[in-house]
Amino acid sequence: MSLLMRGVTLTYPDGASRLRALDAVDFTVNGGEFSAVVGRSGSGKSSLLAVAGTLLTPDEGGVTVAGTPVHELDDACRTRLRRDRIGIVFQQSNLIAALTAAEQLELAGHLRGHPRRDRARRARELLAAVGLDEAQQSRRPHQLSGGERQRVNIARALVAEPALLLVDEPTAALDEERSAQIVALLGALTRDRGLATVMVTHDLAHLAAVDRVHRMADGRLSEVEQSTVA
Ligand SMILES: Nc1ncnc2c1ncn2[C@@H]1O[C@H](COP(=O)(O)OP(=O)(O)OP(=O)(O)O)[C@@H](O)[C@H]1O
Repeated sequence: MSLLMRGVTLTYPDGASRLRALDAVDFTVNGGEFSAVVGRSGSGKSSLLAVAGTLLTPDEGGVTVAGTPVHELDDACRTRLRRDRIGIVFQQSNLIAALTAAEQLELAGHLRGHPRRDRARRARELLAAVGLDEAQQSRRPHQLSGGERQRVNIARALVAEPALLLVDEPTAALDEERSAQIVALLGALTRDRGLATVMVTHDLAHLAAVDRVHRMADGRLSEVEQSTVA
């Protein structure tokens, strides 16, 4: 079980009271499984990703990532777990303007203490795995299309060989064809690398490509039949 959430409740301050963004959420994602989370704006999807990514600590409930109960870790160990076992693709691409695609990944490897030779080899291997050829690997973000930039983001999230991949709205800025390609890519990476992948999306067009669909409504998560949403 790469992600296990049990009875997770998260609240935010809301005037004199508190807003319940996650309400007793149970969620399991196994290695090799591609799970989508859909739901209206404000329903709690980003909060779910933030708790699964150990960026926020829930008020109640337990989160286990790659077999490690997160609540038992001190801050330093939680940071290490996030760095080494969790890949996060944020909605806002935060690629560095001055670096080529390969250098973005090499930097991510450097920050994790990977040896120099391994960094370059792994950058090439991952960028090829997301469908970028050598010429594209040498381009800077402004020389790449939106879809290509998203591929770099995904490849960079895999530098640490994570067990859990969290992806926030990966198709938000893409046209129909590129959206389908990115979702298909995430599915292939999930299967080939045994990742537990959670994709938050507003886009109901490509749900046939995922293994399971969950719907978030007012902080409550429930699994839904794919055919009823796709
Ligand atoms: N830092 C915060 N402080 C207070 N309330 C917050 C905070 N972050 C989110 N909320 C509230 O918590 C609820 C869930 O928000 P969340 O961002 O998780 O929803 P979402 O489904 O991801 O929405 P969207 O699709 O618009 O990103 C919303 O009512 C939101 O206004």
